[in-house]
Amino acid sequence: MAFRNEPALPAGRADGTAVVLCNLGTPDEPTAPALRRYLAEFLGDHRVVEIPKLLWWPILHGIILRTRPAKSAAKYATVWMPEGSPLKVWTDRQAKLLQGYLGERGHRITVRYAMRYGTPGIGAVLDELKAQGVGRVLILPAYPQYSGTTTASVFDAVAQWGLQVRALPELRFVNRYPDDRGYIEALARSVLRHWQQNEAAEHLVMSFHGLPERNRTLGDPYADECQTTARMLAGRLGLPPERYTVTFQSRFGKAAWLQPYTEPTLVALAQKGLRSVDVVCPGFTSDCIETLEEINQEVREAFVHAGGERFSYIPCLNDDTDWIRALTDLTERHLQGWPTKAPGGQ
Ligand SMILES: C=CC1=C(C)c2cc3[nH]c(cc4nc(cc5[nH]c(cc1n2)c(C)c5CCC(=O)O)C(CCC(=O)O)=C4C)c(C)c3C=C
Ligand SMILES: [Fe+2]
Ligand SMILES: [Fe+2]
Repeated sequence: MAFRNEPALPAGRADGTAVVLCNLGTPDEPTAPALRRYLAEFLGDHRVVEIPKLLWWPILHGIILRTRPAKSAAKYATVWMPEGSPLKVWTDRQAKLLQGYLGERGHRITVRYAMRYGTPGIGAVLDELKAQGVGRVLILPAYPQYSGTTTASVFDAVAQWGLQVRALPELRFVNRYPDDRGYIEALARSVLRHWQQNEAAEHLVMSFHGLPERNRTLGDPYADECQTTARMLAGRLGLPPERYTVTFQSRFGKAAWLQPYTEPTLVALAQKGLRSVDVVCPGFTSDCIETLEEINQEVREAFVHAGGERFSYIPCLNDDTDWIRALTDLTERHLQGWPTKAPGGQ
């Protein structure tokens, strides 16, 4: 691969620092063509689907990308916000707020958000930052729990970009923060607030995005990290084990994924006589199709159909003040040693 031509910056010019908040990605519009583009990139990533390309390509291009886009587009349309896809709208707001909070603490830092699949892509954002004279970049994945399918894929995209760049910036990567004190505290306060505004349900379900069981057996630490977050959140809320359940949602394909699965668990709880449930999705830091449509529409309906009476969905952290403060603290810890403050500043 050839290196691209880059304008040379005078010595000392590439002195800026940036944080890139990276999230999964989302379609640009709730339409079948936009979903086809997005799903082709997402499901074509070998980190996400590990089936050998020779076997997977005919299934992906011959079956999935012919049938799924229209169905998914209809689901996205039900949660689309006036400004766009919820995942992008919230991630954009988080990046802007994080820049503001860091500024209040005296840091001169540019914060951008980027999407692993779709727009704005990680490479495009890094190009833009480099052109602005940024010489140090902290990559901050929006996933508290590490998985090869998500976190590592963000790092792949950064490495892929770097393959074409002659003068690389200094780079740092945040790997995981499932047990971060500020993150757990922000989650706990969001649940407590919900319980103040609506009576607490009999049971709390903590639903995380799923992963093929095979990935776990091959060493992906994601499942353990979800259990860590759940245990800490339950501890902070003072919930005994019988008052909460950890589940995994969004299974894709026929293979076994992490269990117990969210929807069958909620159906079984309702059939056993549970009448009210609160559902929180601690692994998703922004509301998105998986929480707003799958949990708050599909799973809600299944629970009620099975005899449940009150299903209460607790929104993701989104632009919550405690959460942005936690992100600011986390960022500050990872920036240590970089000259982000004006000389003589705070
Ligand atoms: C095919 C395998 C998939 C793996 C493995 C996977 C892991 C994984 N995903 C997230 C977070 C999100 N996933 C989202 C959507 C989504 N995920 C898959 C498949 C896998 N995910 C699909 C096919 C989709 C799209 C749904 C559809 O339209 O059909 C989202 C939401 C994106 C949005 O636009 O709102 C998030 C967030 C994690 C954390 C994870 C592994 C730990
Ligand atoms: Fe996913
Ligand atoms: Fe889903």
